[in-house]
Amino acid sequence: MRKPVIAGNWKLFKKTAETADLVNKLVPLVKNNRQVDIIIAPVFTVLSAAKQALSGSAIHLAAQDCYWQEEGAFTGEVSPGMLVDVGCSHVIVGHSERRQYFGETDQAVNCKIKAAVAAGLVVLFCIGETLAEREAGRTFEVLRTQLSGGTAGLTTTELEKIIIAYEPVWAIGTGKTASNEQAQEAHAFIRSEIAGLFGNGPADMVRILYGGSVKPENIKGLMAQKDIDGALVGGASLQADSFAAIANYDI
Ligand SMILES: O=C(CO)COP(=O)(O)O
Repeated sequence: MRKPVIAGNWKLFKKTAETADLVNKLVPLVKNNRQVDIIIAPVFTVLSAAKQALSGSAIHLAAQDCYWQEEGAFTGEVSPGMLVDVGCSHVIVGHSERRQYFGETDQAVNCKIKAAVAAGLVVLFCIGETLAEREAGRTFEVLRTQLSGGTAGLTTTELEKIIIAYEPVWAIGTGKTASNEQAQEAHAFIRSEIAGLFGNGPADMVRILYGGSVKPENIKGLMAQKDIDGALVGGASLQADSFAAIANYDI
């Protein structure tokens, strides 16, 4: 069985005091939730504060990005080993905002995934089509390219350290969720592509999260879909009540 994952991507929000406040509110709200892997991904500068506030909680800590070199003359970058050092167990790689605004390519995503896994991190590997790509009937082609590019050269053992997040760009921050059927269709396609690349066993095991305007009101319908194993939540993860309600969808 695939254990569900509910992850909160805080994006460019929350300074130190706000981080401690949000974590302190969230921890008691999800303390009885053992059936879901819960992850939060704050900005780099507050990871340490978040780790401290999470002490004793089962919530996992993720960063929102990493570089692929471990150290060197790479001004402004943060390495996977540094994320482990600060207490992260997970890292988001390939988010559409990084692809869109920072020119991140499938090749860069691939390098980051390999480096992160080598450092012992679990990767939340994001893929998804834009509205123009969906309207042009190119959704599956885009997902196929992102999947094969991002996972190129990975072994099946390395794939076990990857969680895929399907985030249709047109559903991110727009209030427009993909319908349960649209999401399930994409997730089933992603699973079949993974089967083609790595075999049926790894495809059955890999967890695929949906992201894009996930709210307490729509989480149940999404989680009822056969190939949806969790959610990557943006806006609704910035408040303890709404994120806890999503994480506790089955309690
Ligand atoms: O990009 C997302 C999570 O990574 C989704 O963001 P929203 O939940 O705000 O649409």
